[in-house]
Amino acid sequence: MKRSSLLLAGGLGTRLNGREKALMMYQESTLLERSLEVLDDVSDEVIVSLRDEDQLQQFSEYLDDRKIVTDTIRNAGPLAGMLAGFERASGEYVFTVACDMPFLNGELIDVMFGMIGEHDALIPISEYGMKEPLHAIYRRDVMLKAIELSLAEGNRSILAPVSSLDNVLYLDSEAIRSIDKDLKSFVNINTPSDVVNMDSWHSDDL
Ligand SMILES: Nc1nc2c(ncn2[C@@H]2O[C@H](COP(=O)(O)OP(=O)(O)OP(=O)(O)O)[C@@H](O)[C@H]2O)c(=O)[nH]1
Repeated sequence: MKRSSLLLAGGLGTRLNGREKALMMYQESTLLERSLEVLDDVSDEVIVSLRDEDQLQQFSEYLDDRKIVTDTIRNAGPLAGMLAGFERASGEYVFTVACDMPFLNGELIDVMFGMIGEHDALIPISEYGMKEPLHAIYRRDVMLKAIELSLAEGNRSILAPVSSLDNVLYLDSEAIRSIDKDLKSFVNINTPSDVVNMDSWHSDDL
């Protein structure tokens, strides 16, 4: 099975005053570089989703000749990035992840690819029973149709297409802890205080 990964990086970062989250630094690398390093290791194909040509210009020095998609529907959130990315992806399954997760764990993603089987999606559950649809694997063709339908109905929530899938496997947090004991994979950076907290983590903790 060919493994595709899609890194969603087209958000506006409004809670961080428009800061480009993918270009934030952690330990001398951008979050973009950190994520791509992990994804390159566990995937046959990596696609980066950006919102538009202006953002592409801004990111060009980090992207070399990578596969890039830009949104065909503007300002519609992560589902727009998934739409463009899933149209481009050539794998049957696509690991889809936000660019604001600094502590991705390649072993966990590898295990997830190994578990997907014939399911339509594999979605981890983190603390407090929270679903993690932006750190999940989707069957490309089925999810693409579900995204198109949700967007056509004007529903931009990522959980809208997920709820229409028949055959979703959820990965519970206790199973995940055997690989990622503190569930750091799901830490994501949305606000100025998240940035401060990120800087206070040491690599030994990871
Ligand atoms: N391609 C694309 N990606 C998006 C879009 N909106 C959000 N994303 C990505 O989806 C992931 C989750 O985004 P959010 O945290 O919900 O939104 P954000 O724009 O990054 O931040 P806020 O504006 O503060 O909500 C991030 O990796 C974003 O880069 C979009 O319109 N297009």
